[in-house]
Amino acid sequence: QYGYTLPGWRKRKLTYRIMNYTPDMPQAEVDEAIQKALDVWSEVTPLMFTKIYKGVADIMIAFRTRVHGWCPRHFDGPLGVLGHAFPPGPGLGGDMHFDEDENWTTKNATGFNLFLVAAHEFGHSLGLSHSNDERALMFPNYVTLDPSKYPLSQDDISGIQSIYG
Ligand SMILES: O=C1CC=C(NS(=O)(=O)c2ccc(-c3ccccc3)cc2)CC1=O
Ligand SMILES: [Ca+2]
Ligand SMILES: [Zn+2]
Repeated sequence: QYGYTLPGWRKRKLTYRIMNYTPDMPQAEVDEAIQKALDVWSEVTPLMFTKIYKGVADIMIAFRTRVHGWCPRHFDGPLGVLGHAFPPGPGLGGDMHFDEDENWTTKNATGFNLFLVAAHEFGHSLGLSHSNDERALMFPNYVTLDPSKYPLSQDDISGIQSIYG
């Protein structure tokens, strides 16, 4: 159950662009983790995502550290905040940044699972706030869910469908 949901995107087709890659993982694994995180949400919404390789996408994805560009939110070095994403809107709206000072992985070794964090951040990029249901993907604290399990809880699904119907 959500305190409130921000207005969502007013269009069905969204574009995304990966601006740079973390050196922690092969690029193909980063692409796959981002794609899988998108699939989780597109499966339960009428939204469609198209990857573009130049120009300005609705959702610009980047790995950054500390103070970065004109982003008003700064990262805090290793641990702590792992990423942030902005709610739907122009410019920074929808954009997603990952803290490059973390160790990114999908092999669930040490480090943080990029797929899980991306899926959480995409929830924000689509307009979801945090959920207080500890099983929810939108729960505020990182939990190493088993990424092979379907990470969306009923709470997430009702939240996103309250925005995109
Ligand atoms: O807006 C914010 C501010 C702080 C955040 N903290 S985080 O980056 O450490 C984080 C917390 C939880 C998750 C998460 C929660 C449930 C399942 C998977 C990941 C991901 C990142 C995440 C976030 O989106
Ligand atoms: Ca950090
Ligand atoms: Zn940022």
